[in-house]
Amino acid sequence: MSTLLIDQISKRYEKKRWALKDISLRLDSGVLGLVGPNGAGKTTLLRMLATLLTPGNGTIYWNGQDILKRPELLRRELGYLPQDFGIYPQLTAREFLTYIGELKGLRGLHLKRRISTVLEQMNLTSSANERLRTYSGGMIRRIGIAQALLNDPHLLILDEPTAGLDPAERVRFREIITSLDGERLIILSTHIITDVEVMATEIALLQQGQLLWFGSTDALLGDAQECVWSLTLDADDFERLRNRYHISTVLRRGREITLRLVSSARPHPNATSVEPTLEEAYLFISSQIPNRKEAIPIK
Ligand SMILES: Nc1ncnc2c1ncn2[C@@H]1O[C@H](COP(=O)(O)OP(=O)(O)OP(=O)(O)O)[C@@H](O)[C@H]1O
Repeated sequence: MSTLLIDQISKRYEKKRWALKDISLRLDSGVLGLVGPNGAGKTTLLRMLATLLTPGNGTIYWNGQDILKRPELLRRELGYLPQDFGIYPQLTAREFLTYIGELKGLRGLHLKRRISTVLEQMNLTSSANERLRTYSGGMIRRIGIAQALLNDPHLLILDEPTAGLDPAERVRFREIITSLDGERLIILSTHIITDVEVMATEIALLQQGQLLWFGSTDALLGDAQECVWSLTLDADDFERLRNRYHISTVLRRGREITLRLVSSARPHPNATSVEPTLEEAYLFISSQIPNRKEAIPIK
């Protein structure tokens, strides 16, 4: 089993703002869903774990080894799909994977076998000899994951892997991730809570560069118990409530409105407590700290 230990890392790109502040996490095998609003620091953290960016403070250990001092120890075992993954449109999928595989130090028959395996895993075998310029957005995403899997990595980092996928591609992608071996650590960032619900064993919430919450998806649901409410009211009452609470769903029938909202206290005498969805639990936890627009200013 592999272990990734993130020890109090911080980063600022500009003098006056933290992009990440004192992040500590211990991760073993499984799938971690990294979620948070735009600018929360997800890509910054993932690029550090992929040894492409150095933290200002703190250390990252992979199986007990400091990867800031010896990045090559992790790189050998790393697969990375960056957010801005680029391809060479004139190459076929097989040529592209051969090129990336050789960059990763794979050779000969072993490389050929790995290419066949990842093409099969990504359901791309039948299009392996077509040029990448003919691929759909979903197929490009799958080629991105295929190249990340080539070296059979123990740490797989996927930055917004489902962005731009249509619903059918997204379902297929979730199946692929859940079918990957349980012995590796997979970290994926996403804005889509359902992705986390289906794929992740643990979830980390980043907000304004800080780790707001970390634990299992069940624990997140547990923390939002008695904090999600269902309520039916008329349009005037709705107008009074809507700016005071985080509303998760609204169903209108004429002037009658049924809604669900998150709140630590009963928001209305007629409100009844309901089981939270993971999205509502996320909304609830995120609403627990003041919503500043920018990363945390340095005092
Ligand atoms: N190269 C850079 N130079 C300056 N500031 C940066 C740079 N990259 C990121 N930032 C800032 O650091 C903070 C964190 O950005 P980051 O891209 O890590 O967030 P994110 O959670 O991945 O966002 P998104 O969901 O939009 O991809 C933001 O305030 C962002 O503006």
